[in-house]
Amino acid sequence: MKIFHSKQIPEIDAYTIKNEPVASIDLMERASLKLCEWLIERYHQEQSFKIFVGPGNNGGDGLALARLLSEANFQVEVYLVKITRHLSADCQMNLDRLKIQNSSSISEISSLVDLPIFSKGTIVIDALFGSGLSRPLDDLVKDIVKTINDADVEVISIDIPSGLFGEDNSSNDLNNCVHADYTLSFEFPKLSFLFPENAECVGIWETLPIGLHPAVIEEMESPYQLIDENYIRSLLKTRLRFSHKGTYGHGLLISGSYGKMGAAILASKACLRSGIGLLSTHIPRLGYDILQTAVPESMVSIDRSDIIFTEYPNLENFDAIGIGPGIDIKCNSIRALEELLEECDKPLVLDADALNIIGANQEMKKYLPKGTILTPHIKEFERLFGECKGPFDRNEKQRNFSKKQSVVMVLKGAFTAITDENGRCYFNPTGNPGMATAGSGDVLTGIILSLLAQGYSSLHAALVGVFIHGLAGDLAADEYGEDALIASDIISFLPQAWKRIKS
Ligand SMILES: NC(=O)C1=CN([C@@H]2O[C@H](COP(=O)(O)OP(=O)(O)OC[C@H]3O[C@@H](n4cnc5c(N)ncnc54)[C@H](O)[C@@H]3O)[C@@H](O)[C@H]2O)[C@@H](O)CC1
Ligand SMILES: [K+]
Repeated sequence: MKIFHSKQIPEIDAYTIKNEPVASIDLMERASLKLCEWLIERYHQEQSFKIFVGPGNNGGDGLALARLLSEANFQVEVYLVKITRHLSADCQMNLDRLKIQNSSSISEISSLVDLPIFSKGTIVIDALFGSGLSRPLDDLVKDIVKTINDADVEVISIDIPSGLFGEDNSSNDLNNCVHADYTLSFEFPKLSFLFPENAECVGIWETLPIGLHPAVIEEMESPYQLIDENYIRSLLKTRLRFSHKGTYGHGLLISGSYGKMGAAILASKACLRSGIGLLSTHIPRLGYDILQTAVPESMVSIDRSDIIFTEYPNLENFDAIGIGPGIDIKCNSIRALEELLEECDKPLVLDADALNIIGANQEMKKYLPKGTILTPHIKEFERLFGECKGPFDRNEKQRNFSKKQSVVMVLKGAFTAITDENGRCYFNPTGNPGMATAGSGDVLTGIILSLLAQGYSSLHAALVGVFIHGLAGDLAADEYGEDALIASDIISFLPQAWKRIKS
């Protein structure tokens, strides 16, 4: 699903209005019907709603919703926030329609004393501002928002929490934005919903289809998209009847050090559980017995050092290389990584300490071979690129670096962001907070290495790897819950995840 900039939304609306064709007021009615259906499905009729309405079309949605909920016999109170005398045409029309219906109370709020008492159990619908917000909220609205946020009520935002911008919120104070429990967005999520920093405002978000014209959605360009299961399925290779282990590649995983052999085990197992033909795991000498016992399917390549990574085997024998989980950041490892980056012409995935080494030795960035996959979490990302002004700035830096260096970057977290050499950004929907646990990233590196060795392009290996990793984590969380989830559980559920996505 493409994610559009707030500035593109009016163009998509206008195209739909002209070419479907549908009157703008009827498009608003359609959107409000979807909202109403969503609410009716979840709430009993004794539920009362307080709807806060602003001057634009977001307010218009709120007013149309008030009428529809009243028709469905819900108790509705509308609070029209008077910041301007002028309402948008569709907002005004819905205000008139609501007055004619005459079944819900309509109050005007021109100062805080006009605000109602919020009794427990009330549901607040936030229809103050939507995607047309062009500057941070003025004082009166800010105070109203603060009162709503402080009240012990459930808050549902229409389209976007009021005060939040769809993209960049770096100059916005999130305390002045509505903190919604649910955000119901029309057709597409906003980019800002996918950034962890905004989660306290957005709450749980859902998209409601409102029938925007498919031709304009298809044609309009956007660098952002949210991937889904069908898209991932379309990228998968099939295993051939007459294939042998050589068909699926030989991977080299450089991983582990004294006290961190678990990383090598997790990454190796995940790699083998994701379809690779052959795997060699390069480890320091002390890890030999550990790895041979824990992962008998992997061959072992032994470093001259007992405890760290200082050298690597002949790269010609391998189809893809993964490096980083648990290698530590000692001086000899830095040198060995430097050499490897300069020499390597094989598909490569870099994680964890390999990224930390580059973060501490910035000149190494320029040696990254084209097509390399880097998989930082936010902290590792900041070690690579310095502090960011906020998540939008971070995403811009990620896209720009991918483009400039022709690399694929995987910024891990909720809605992991994957950027490619064209500056496109793909957000992944699978995964859960249970996966924020030691070793989870090592598992991802193993999966991605496996896909690279099987001949997937860097972008596809990253997309499929991230999706399947999250899916296995979701299946594991269904079985064990999020709190008890450990990285080995993600590996245990890889078979189910692969079966599901290949079916
Ligand atoms: N395709 C869609 O997504 C549809 C969107 N609709 C609704 O339309 C909304 C967008 O409507 P609008 O463009 O009218 O935008 P808003 O309802 O967000 O209102 C913007 C209005 O407020 C003014 N304004 C902006 N920032 C302000 C601030 N900080 N303080 C005071 N005034 C401010 C603007 O000049 C504009 O007049 C969406 O969020 C959605 O709720 C629906 O009605 C139907 C279809
Ligand atoms: K809103």
